[in-house]
Amino acid sequence: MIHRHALTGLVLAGGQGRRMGGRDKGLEAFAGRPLASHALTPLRGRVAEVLINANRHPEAYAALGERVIPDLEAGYQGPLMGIYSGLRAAATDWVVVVPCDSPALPDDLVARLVAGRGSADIAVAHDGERLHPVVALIRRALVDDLGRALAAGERKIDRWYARHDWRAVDMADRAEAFANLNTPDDKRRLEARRRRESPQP
Ligand SMILES: Nc1nc2c(ncn2[C@@H]2O[C@H](COP(=O)(O)OP(=O)(O)OP(=O)(O)O)[C@@H](O)[C@H]2O)c(=O)[nH]1
Repeated sequence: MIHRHALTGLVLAGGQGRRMGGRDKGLEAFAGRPLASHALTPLRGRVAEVLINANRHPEAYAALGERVIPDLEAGYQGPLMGIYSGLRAAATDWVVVVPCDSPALPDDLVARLVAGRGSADIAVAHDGERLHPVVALIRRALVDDLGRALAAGERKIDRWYARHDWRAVDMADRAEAFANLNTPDDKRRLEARRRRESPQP
């Protein structure tokens, strides 16, 4: 078991949002509030602290009520740099990473990653068809190794995971929860699905 006090939540919102017209994706309105705020739902109350990793509009992200941290190296080097920055900033032994653009992640995500980890250092969500490398539980002690990998030019998350004791956690029963939103079309489709699933009175 990993106790809640040993966990930090990390929302990755540091991307360029090119497929969203270059807009800051985490701040796009989704179902009436910023997309990144939906990613906080499975984390709040289940971790000791939540960090939001963002490279633009830090004050807008801070308004969501959590600590905001930028990438330690600028230049949009990809999510692995966001994970590294989060591991560096975290005060706990474990970090749960989620992306800002998956607004329907399972409520029990943290518990499932913790339970599914076994004795591995990294646990990664799998939806039955594919791995979701940015939905993961990572041991903070790997931070120095990740720093060296980044310095050596590594930018692929799954390749870095593969060099460690990692495990996929089967969440095929909740595959639809991993739908993410890259384009304005995705946003319309997912908002429509949400309205169908929980119609407002
Ligand atoms: N910290 C950080 N996070 C990133 C970076 N690039 C992508 N991410 C995050 O990684 C997750 C997946 O991102 P993508 O959708 O592949 O990339 P994106 O930059 O957001 O969007 P595109 O430019 O359309 O690919 C999201 O949570 C992004 O916020 C980056 O350079 N730094």
